[in-house]
Amino acid sequence: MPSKLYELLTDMLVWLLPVQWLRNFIRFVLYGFRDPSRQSRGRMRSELPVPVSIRRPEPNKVKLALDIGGSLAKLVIFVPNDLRAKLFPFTYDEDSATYTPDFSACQRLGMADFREDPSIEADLTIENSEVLGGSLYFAQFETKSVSKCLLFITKYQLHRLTSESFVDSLDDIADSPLHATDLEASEHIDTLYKGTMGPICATGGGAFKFEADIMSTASCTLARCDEMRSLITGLNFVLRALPTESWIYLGTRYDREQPRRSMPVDDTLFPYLLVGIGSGVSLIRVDGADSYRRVDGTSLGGGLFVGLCRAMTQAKTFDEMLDLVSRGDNRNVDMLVKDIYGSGYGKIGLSPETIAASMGKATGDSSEEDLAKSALMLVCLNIAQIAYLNAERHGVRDIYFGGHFVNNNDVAMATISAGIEYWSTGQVFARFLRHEGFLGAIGSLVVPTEPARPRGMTRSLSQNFVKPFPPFLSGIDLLNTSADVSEDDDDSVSASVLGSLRSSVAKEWEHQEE
Ligand SMILES: Nc1ncnc2c1ncn2[C@@H]1O[C@H](COP(=O)(O)OP(=O)(O)O)[C@@H](O)[C@H]1O
Ligand SMILES: CC(C)(COP(=O)(O)O)[C@@H](O)C(=O)NCCC(=O)O
Repeated sequence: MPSKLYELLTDMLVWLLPVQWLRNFIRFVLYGFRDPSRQSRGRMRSELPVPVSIRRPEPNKVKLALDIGGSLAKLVIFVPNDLRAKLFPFTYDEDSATYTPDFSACQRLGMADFREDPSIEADLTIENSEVLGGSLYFAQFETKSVSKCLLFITKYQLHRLTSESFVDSLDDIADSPLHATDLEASEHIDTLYKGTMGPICATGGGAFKFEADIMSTASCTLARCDEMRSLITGLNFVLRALPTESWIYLGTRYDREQPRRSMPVDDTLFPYLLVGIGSGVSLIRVDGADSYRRVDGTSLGGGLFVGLCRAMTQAKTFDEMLDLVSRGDNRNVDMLVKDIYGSGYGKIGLSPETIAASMGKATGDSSEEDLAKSALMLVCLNIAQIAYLNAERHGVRDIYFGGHFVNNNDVAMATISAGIEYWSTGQVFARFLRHEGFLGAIGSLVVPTEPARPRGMTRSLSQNFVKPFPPFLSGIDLLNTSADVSEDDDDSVSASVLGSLRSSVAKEWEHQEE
């Protein structure tokens, strides 16, 4: 090597090494081993694993969890493995190698097998899992008829199964005489189920709004859990406990039949962004099992799609709306770049087919199918764009999309995937989840419970004003909101200093999650 070049290189090393060390030292002081810049780029198995403990539901107890949101009430039932055989007795026929439910035993227990109920999402069921130490069953109901959900609980005596004395009395029940009618059986069971019913875990707005209804119908108490905390706990739980929970869409076409690729999660799970698409949308940056922050939100979510469809089409149910979507072509109602330019606008990277203005060509004669498809796509593309911008802003590369809006909604998943791929120029994949609509309910089941608070506001303002808007935008009178805060809350709200409200809320939120 020529000596001049050698000298130059050694000079550079002498200057660069201390800089590099200093930078590493500062990073270490700031982040320890969890330097986000290392974790968010190029995940390799060789990187330091971030330990996440899987909190299992308590053994030997049936547990119920409710997540009641703006549109849907989600119910999750956990049955521990050792109780399952007692609860769902069967006889095994060796010749045919089949299990037949033991109906007389069921009748003695005064219950039917809830797993057969049409409200149970059979394809999501997890039976006899060793990792979970039990089985998980999932059911959903519309929030506007939340009474159906409560009826389901009482019809199958699920609330009783949470009773602490239940396990002890199970054998007595199985030995007791067969009753002629369900009523007789039920009355007999009444005498056996002593003790207090275990609390039902509850999250979502409905855990506040319907608290009294739930408690009086199921004669139980509620163990309420914050919605954001439940979501994150649920997602961390399913990602760690169920290896095939997460997957990505391959390809970017908006066809129904899309290939999927399962994405097992490795130890470098964090940081990631969860985009929960329910009635509205929450974006939460997650840095660890109990470390997260809601960084953004938008009211343009699943509720908007349903509302637009109700207003523009005859469809009544969500399935009918998706059926319209599957037959629609948004290009008939969306104004495309080529409709404006006659071709693409290559200079700024817009292809002829790019949507220039959603519904920009819609008229009174547009078909319901085309309008529904356009409505779905505009909601999805807007969410994908906000998600990408937040991922960029927070230096996060993994984005999970949850919420019931994407459940079995192929066009939504394909559109979100395409949007993320488009804005990230192929650098980021949208990740989807098998139990996407039940994250909150699962989370409230496994999170350590906190006592129920009086109805109204929670202790922390941040749970209610996580992203304050100027009053004229949100329609909220900030001056009056302090009146809603329960008395033990020391937060004070000053409408005149919106900026300080914003930062104090952000600080409190971060503090609370520590
Ligand atoms: N059967 C259904 N009925 C109503 N909305 C549904 C249904 N299935 C999916 N959705 C969509 O899911 C959204 C609700 O998602 P979810 O995660 O349950 O939110 P929330 O907690 O606000 O109820 C609805 O706004 C709608 O777009
Ligand atoms: C208020 C909510 C957290 C309630 O959750 P949901 O029932 O929609 O699942 C959600 O609707 C939301 O985050 N809305 C967006 C509010 C915003 O603009 O940030």
